[in-house]
Amino acid sequence: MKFNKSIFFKTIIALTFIALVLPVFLSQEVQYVIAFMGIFSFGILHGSNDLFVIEKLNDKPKQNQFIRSLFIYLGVVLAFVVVFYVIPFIALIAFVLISGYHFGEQHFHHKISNQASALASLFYLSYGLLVLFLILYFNSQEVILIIQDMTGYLVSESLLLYLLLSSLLGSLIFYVILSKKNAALKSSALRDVLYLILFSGLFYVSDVVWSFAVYFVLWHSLPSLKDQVNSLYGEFDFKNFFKYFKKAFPYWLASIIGMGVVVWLFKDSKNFLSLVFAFIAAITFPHVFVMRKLFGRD
Ligand SMILES: CC1=C(/C=C/C(C)=C/C=C/C(C)=C/C=C/C=C(C)/C=C/C=C(C)/C=C/C2=C(C)CCCC2(C)C)C(C)(C)CCC1
Repeated sequence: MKFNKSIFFKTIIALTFIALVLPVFLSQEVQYVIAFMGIFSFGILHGSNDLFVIEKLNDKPKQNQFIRSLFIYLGVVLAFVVVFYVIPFIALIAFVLISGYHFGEQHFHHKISNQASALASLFYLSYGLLVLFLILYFNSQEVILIIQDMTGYLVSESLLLYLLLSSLLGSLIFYVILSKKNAALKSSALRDVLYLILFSGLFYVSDVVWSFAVYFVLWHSLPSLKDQVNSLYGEFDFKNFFKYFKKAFPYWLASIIGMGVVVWLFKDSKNFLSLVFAFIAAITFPHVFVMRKLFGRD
């Protein structure tokens, strides 16, 4: 079965509305189970085929290219783990910045013609940070505790608010400049404002885990999976998704086992949520570079 682009996004919007009202009916435990199932399945899966994406992007693959990419990928993950261990606050800032860029790029890459321009990068960064700081600010009490557990630093609610307002301002400025040359961006203005209102409502009524999971799975991972399947196999349908899943499965499983080991090793000294975010942070870095290469090519 083929997925038409508009049905795909209509389904995501409908699921977001359902996610907005579900917290009223579900206990926090049930919400956690659904949220982590989403993060550990589609969320982790959307990065699990990175090595094949790199392979596909290389015009002239060198000998042993796959093994080289595997070692570089693992090296970046391990380097981030070391940085996180030694200077956790700096590592967290880097993680938030790179995540902001990555979320913004996923949301807008198909509406901007010059992917390599600095303005496009600044716009992706400020829009992604805007969404992230909406999550962080509307759930500030939980977020402050998680950041303290991860880094030892106590950030204030007013800092989260300043960062939210700065990213809003940045998004507006870069949006106005870029929309002059990108008609698709200009014509989606109203839709994008409505999405932001929908996200704000969702993040306001939900806790941090539900807010993050709904955005990360529905608005980031599923569209990214669709883009990757399109780029690897030419079309996004069940058959090609299954091919993607089969190739990605060993890496997905390795990450789930890796996360299990991290949680088990540090279970007595760290909170579960901090460990999950720290693990996601480590695998985020190489993934963001692979996706940047993919979108640059599209
Ligand atoms: C291939 C490969 C592999 C795999 C990989 C993977 C699986 C990947 C994935 C990837 C991914 C899966 C990515 C993701 C991304 C994500 C993101 C980007 C996120 C972000 C987030 C944030 C930023 C957060 C924030 C916060 C909150 C929300 C609350 C609290 C506080 C904080 C701040 C933490 C391995 C390693 C096995 C091996 C080698 C090869």
